[in-house]
Amino acid sequence: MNIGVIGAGVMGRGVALAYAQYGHNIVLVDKEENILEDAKKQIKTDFRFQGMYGKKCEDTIENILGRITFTTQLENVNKCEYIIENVTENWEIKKDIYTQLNKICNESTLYAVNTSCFSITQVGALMNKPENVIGSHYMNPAHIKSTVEVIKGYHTSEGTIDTTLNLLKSIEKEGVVVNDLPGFVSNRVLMLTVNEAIYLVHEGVAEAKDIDKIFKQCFGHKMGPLETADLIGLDTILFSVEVLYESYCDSKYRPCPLLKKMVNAGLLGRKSGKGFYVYNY
Ligand SMILES: NC(=O)c1ccc[n+]([C@@H]2O[C@H](COP(=O)([O-])OP(=O)(O)OC[C@H]3O[C@@H](n4cnc5c(N)ncnc54)[C@H](O)[C@@H]3O)[C@@H](O)[C@H]2O)c1
Repeated sequence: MNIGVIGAGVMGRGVALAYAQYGHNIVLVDKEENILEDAKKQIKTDFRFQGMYGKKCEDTIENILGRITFTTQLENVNKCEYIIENVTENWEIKKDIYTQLNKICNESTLYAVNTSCFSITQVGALMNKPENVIGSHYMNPAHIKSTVEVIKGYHTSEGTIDTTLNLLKSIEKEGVVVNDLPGFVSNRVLMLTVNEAIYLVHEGVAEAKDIDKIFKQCFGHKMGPLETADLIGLDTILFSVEVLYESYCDSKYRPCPLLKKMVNAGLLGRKSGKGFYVYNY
């Protein structure tokens, strides 16, 4: 299928690799050439190391990259039948993209919103055909993780759900369909846990490594909440907690001041080289 992948950050480049290595043609869009250059380098690295996570592919990276068109022009997705949007978790940015897509794409184009927390129904309301809009919440790293949370908006059609599940099957992923409320299943629970773990550091209850050790060694989790926060990106965590706070008007989602401070200081986790841990690449 011809798939437009918008946003070439942590998620977009993983989604592009996930589909391109199964033969799909990708138009990968971001706003600057240097971001696309970084994405291309990261896709090469991710492909090289995916075997360590049990992911096998017989194809070459040259062939896979040959199926990805890197572009800064959103109009270049006009021939894509399916769009997966992965831009920053910010309503104004997402809204602007969907408003443009409404004009660029066909009536039959389907839109998969890769968001941590925004309501899929709210995104659907921006579109001429809200029945063509669905949530597909890929897990990080998107080319490795086998399961995707698929969110049915108020107007999402059965056809859009079927196409999405079949497309996921074509790249050996399973979609789990849930109904739409901000944060869905995964992030209503995960973001609260991560934010509360940051409060533990903020209040001096324990250090990051000990909090993570408790989750890993006592509960058998593969990663602790603060390692997870660094993997996701602390900016994305903050945006997500803010979306939940505004959506539910519930103080339990108030973002920890330490999270805000770290984001303001540029400590974004793995993507900036430092968060709760230091990463030397
Ligand atoms: N990081 C995670 O673990 C994770 C997991 C699941 C879903 N998500 C969601 O996926 C989306 C992307 O998150 P991310 O972690 O990849 O963020 P990111 O900051 O790594 O990447 C976002 C990308 O969007 C691009 N962008 C911004 N405005 C744009 C525009 N107008 N046109 C084209 N590109 C534009 C940015 O340049 C950036 O490269 C967010 O909605 C996030 O909530 C993130």
